[in-house]
Amino acid sequence: MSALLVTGTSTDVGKTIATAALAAAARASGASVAVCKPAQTGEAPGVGGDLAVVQRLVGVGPSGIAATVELARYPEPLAPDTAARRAGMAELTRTQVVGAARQLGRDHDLALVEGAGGLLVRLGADGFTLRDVAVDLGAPVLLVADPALGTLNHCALTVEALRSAGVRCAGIVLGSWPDEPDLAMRCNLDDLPSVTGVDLVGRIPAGVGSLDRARFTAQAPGWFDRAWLASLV
Ligand SMILES: Nc1ncnc2c1ncn2[C@@H]1O[C@H](COP(=O)(O)OP(=O)(O)OP(=O)(O)O)[C@@H](O)[C@H]1O
Ligand SMILES: C[C@H](N)[C@H](N)CCCCCC(=O)O
Ligand SMILES: [Mg+2]
Repeated sequence: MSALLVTGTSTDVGKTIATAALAAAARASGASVAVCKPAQTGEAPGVGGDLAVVQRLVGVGPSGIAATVELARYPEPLAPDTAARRAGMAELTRTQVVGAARQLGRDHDLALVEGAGGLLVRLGADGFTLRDVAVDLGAPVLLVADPALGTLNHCALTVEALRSAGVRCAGIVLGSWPDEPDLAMRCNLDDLPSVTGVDLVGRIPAGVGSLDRARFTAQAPGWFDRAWLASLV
């Protein structure tokens, strides 16, 4: 009965694939899982988007995700507040997002809430962010990071932004881990926990977004630290 917010060091780092993997891993342990994408941008109405990816990889229903909720969708691939303004559409409100996440957290063992882009991207009215949602819910935030050179700073900045608001970072997940990691990536396995003070709790292998559902759901639990996963649900 809890919410876990999912942010990234930026857009395109693998938040959605990591969210799908975590949903599959939680399902494998018998938990009921819901996934919420408050603000989808850059997709036409009713077509594609992050929840469609999660549904494709994990499935919806008795053996899959119990519920998926998208609160707003804007046409242009921009930050949600900008995309809403340019489209002349209603902006999301902090109350809407917090209310939806809280209800999903009540109704399911685990409610995963994926932001848009990085932590401080403005999701809607008055420039509220996923960090504000975490504060209101008292929920932790999982950070999905690029494994490559440059990520130490991005992760440290994000973790510092969370700490300054009294929000716990639940862990760092590497969004796309190559078969042959380079020197910086290999060093980051130790440097990321040391620099941020946050545990590395998962590594999503590169390419798994193309797996079929059976393989994705079978392999997903192995991409996370077992003890951390058990602590979630
Ligand atoms: N582990 C992976 N292996 C291969 N491709 C991946 C992996 N993770 C992500 N990708 C690909 O990288 C792209 C971005 O991934 P994803 O959509 O998960 O990013 P995101 O952080 O959720 O972006 P957004 O901010 O738009 O929500 C997608 O095309 C996705 O298929
Ligand atoms: C369009 C993209 N896929 C995301 N949905 C939105 C990313 C907003 C990033 C804003 C920024 O940090 O510059
Ligand atoms: Mg995404």
